[in-house]
Amino acid sequence: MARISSFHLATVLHDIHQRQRADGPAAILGLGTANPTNCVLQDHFADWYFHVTKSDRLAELKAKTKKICDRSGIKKRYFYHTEEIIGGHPELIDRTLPSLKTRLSIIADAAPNLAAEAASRAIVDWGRPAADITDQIVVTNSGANEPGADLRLAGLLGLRPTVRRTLLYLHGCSAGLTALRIAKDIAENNRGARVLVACAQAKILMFTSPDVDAAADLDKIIAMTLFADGAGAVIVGAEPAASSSPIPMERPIFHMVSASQTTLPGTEQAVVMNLRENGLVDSHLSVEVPRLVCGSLERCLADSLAPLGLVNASDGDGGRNGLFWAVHPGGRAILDSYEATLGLEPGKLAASRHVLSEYGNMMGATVIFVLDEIRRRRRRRCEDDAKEKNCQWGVMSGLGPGLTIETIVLHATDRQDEN
Ligand SMILES: CC(C)(COP(=O)(O)OP(=O)(O)OC[C@H]1O[C@@H](n2cnc3c(N)ncnc32)[C@H](O)[C@@H]1OP(=O)(O)O)[C@@H](O)C(=O)NCCC(=O)NCCSC(=O)CC(=O)O
Repeated sequence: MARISSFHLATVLHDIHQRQRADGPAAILGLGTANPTNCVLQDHFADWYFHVTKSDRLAELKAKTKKICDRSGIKKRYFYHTEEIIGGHPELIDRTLPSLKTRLSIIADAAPNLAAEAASRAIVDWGRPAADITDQIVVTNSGANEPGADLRLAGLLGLRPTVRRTLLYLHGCSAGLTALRIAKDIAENNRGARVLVACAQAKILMFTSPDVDAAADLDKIIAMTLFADGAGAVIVGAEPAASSSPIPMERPIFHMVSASQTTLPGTEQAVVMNLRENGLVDSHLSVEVPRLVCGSLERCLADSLAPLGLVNASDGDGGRNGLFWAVHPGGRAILDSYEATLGLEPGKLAASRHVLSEYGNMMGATVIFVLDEIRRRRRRRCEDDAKEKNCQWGVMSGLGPGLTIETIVLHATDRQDEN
């Protein structure tokens, strides 16, 4: 190969770089969700939980669990684990016994199977064959195996052996947004890339029996009353194929405008998940989380939105009610904090509250359910939704260990309004 001058080298490298990059922003091109079949109504949860963990003698704690369920904003949740699975493995409810091996072997199937169901729906929604996927990001708090859920999922979907795989374990609830942020970068920096993001949550890893000393350990009960199982998947790509293209036409649902992450100083111990011999039960969820969110949310959003010039900061509400909101419903009190801190009108978090109510907190997968619900609401011909449909620009926001706030600014396309 001929030697080139340093002046030309810079031009050549720049040209190669430009040719590799896509022209235009990444977009969500398909969406799908899935849940396991075991559905437990929140009104019955305390009875079910204390029964399957053989803890009915803890009457006071059971009453408190009922009270927390009543205040949770949740109607029902789905679990991969059933009374039969728990009954067949006494180590899952005996805190003195090691149970990590049992838990990992149960979720080795659960996480990829749930992810595959959601991903298959996202691929149908996208309209192109699975073999056109170039990159795959799998996110799960349910696993610690290698080869892991990513390889199993690639096999279940029949992806090409050249697919570039990324696997994120134990990222907590912000993981759905983390994966979407990475997918956006991959799609925008690799022309033609089509990225499958699949988030699957099976909480058997953190399922635990109530502790006799649970008064000092109430956050474990809170985790039992909030978290649930489910999977969400999206296809992300830039430069969607047009109708004139030889490949099937692609129709963006949301453009991904910008993505950012903020870590809140001094909050490292607020949400903690450590894998131990008896699962993810060495965890902590601070009662302070809703308040800590309040303290930092405004600054964090201003940092994300101001450079884009999309909202008029001089509006009384900072332009925030002119946006649509896809907030990870970490808990009812978290959504209340967002609403109060940002001065959001009632109904702005309706999609998040609906998902919390129908499914609970499925960690990283939840925010994909929220996006799907926003799309459903934008499609409905209902007067209540008319004002919301006028909001073209929106914010996805999710909270995770760190404490970390992930933010993605979105633009909703017309595809939402089709029937
Ligand atoms: C759990 C709730 C539904 C309870 O509703 P209310 O707060 O309105 O009800 P309440 O005030 O009567 O509280 C009921 C009892 O629970 C206690 N309580 C509440 N939160 C607690 C916590 N984190 N740890 C220990 N105790 C807690 C209260 O002190 C009270 O105890 P007493 O009766 O003794 O006074 C709500 O607080 C909530 O949604 N909290 C947010 C949960 C959260 O942090 N989610 C983030 C998940 S993490 C996430 O999404 C990110 C990630 O994991 O990565």
